[in-house]
Amino acid sequence: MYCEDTIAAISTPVGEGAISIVRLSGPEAIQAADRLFAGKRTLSEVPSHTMHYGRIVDPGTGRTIEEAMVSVMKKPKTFTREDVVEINCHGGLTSVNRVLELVLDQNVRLAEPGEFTKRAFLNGRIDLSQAEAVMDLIRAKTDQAMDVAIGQVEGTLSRLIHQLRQQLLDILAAVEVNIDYPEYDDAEVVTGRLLRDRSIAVRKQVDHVLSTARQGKILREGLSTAIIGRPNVGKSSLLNHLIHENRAIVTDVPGTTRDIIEDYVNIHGIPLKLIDTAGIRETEDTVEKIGVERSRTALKKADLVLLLINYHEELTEGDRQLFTLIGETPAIIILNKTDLSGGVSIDAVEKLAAGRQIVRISLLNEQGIPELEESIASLFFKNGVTQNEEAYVSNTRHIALLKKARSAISDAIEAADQGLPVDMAQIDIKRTWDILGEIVGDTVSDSLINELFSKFCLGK
Ligand SMILES: Nc1nc2c(c(=O)[nH]1)N(C=O)[C@@H](CNc1ccc(C(=O)N[C@@H](CCC(=O)O)C(=O)O)cc1)CN2
Ligand SMILES: Nc1nc2c(ncn2[C@@H]2O[C@H](COP(=O)(O)OP(=O)(O)OP(=O)(O)O)[C@@H](O)[C@H]2O)c(=O)[nH]1
Ligand SMILES: [Mg+2]
Repeated sequence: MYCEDTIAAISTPVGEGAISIVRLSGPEAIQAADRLFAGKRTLSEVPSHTMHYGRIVDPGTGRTIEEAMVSVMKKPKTFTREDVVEINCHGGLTSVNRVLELVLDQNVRLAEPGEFTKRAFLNGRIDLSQAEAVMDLIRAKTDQAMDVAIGQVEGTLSRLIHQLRQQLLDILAAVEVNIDYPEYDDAEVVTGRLLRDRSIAVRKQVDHVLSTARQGKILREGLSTAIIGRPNVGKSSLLNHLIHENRAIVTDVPGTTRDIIEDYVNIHGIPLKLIDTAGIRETEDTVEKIGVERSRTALKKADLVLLLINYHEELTEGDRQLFTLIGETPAIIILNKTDLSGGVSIDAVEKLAAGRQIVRISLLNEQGIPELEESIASLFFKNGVTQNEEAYVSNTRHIALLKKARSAISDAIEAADQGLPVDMAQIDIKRTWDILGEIVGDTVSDSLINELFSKFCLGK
């Protein structure tokens, strides 16, 4: 076992609730709890993984301070792989804090943020990527993000990384054998080719998992979605409809929205960060001008653009400019106000849309909104997210390391291509192995480990 101290923390959210849990972990967890526990049996004698009713008594004064249910879990089959005790108290801040204070008087110290999970990692129950996924699980905003995180807690990404590292070791071993026992005169050439082919196979798998990164990032952070369009086309009305709330001010005065308004909404499991912007036009109004500038900035940062066009009016020069402005960003063209007579040239819009989806809606009559939501979802997840057991990568640290590994293995491939001595490529392959090891925490520094875990919640 790696850790000596016994630690404790409140593992439930701070605030009022039905039950709050003080969790202890470490060699003295059971004895410490026993000193405070008054029940039918002493905790050190109960079977592991059982729960017991009793009172929590201040050993100093003999006064009962809580009525509790206490779980006893003996190592190694526990969350931390150490002895774990969980004291289930009545909800509310005072009681659980008093219990924690008493626990901390029993030669137990307060856990650092993430320290329970860190111990699970240090004691080998989970690897680093799984520990990070525990954190993602807590922060997941949608069902899909949750599924990805659960998959990683269960080790889908870890398994892939371990397989890739094994393949790299196999390459190194094969190369060694060929070098030590050259059966042919052209051993060097044969070895170079083997190394190259197998490295390419590894790179292909790295590329594949990296290709899931975009979806992963969207699931984690939400899709930054800018609603843009000329003044008065109905941008704020659209925001309000999508979030089912009258958040943004809607009037018939063009130039109503001056500042950026943001809100989160969940569309078919995809978290969108909707950004309502000021209608983009040339203006002399100082405030509106700033708003328009902000719209342009939001547009640049957007993952998705919802471009609104007024169905009732002819296309203006302003509309045309917006199509140029969105550039390569994924976009959906929305014709709004279809309750009014058609004034826009559909042909012209189709030409400008250049293959992008065009959706007709009337926010006044509440028509076309489900179809719009469908388009948004299909644009990003054509086949759904969680249909398979595939490894997804969504963590920025993991993505950066995978890119670094890709570049290292590419160096090996290039060296082989150029016919350089095999030991050059061997170094690159070893380096790739190291980099991938950082993802699962095999080849990672203590300071990085401390930094990663310190970002966790207290009590996790
Ligand atoms: N009360 C309580 N609920 C909780 C947690 C907890 O710590 N306490 N968890 C905290 O996040 C989550 C559950 N996660 C856990 C993960 C592994 C083990 C565990 O004991 N694993 C052992 C043995 C498993 C077994 O019996 O088969 C192991 O992997 O060796 C426990 C909880 C969510 N719910
Ligand atoms: N007839 C009709 N009117 C609509 C529709 N959608 C919005 N409007 C009206 O159009 C006007 C402008 O709507 P807003 O949502 O404020 O437009 P905006 O694009 O946010 O405008 P700015 O903030 O000024 O850029 C309001 O009077 C809305 O009621 C629609 O589908 N049909
Ligand atoms: Mg507006």
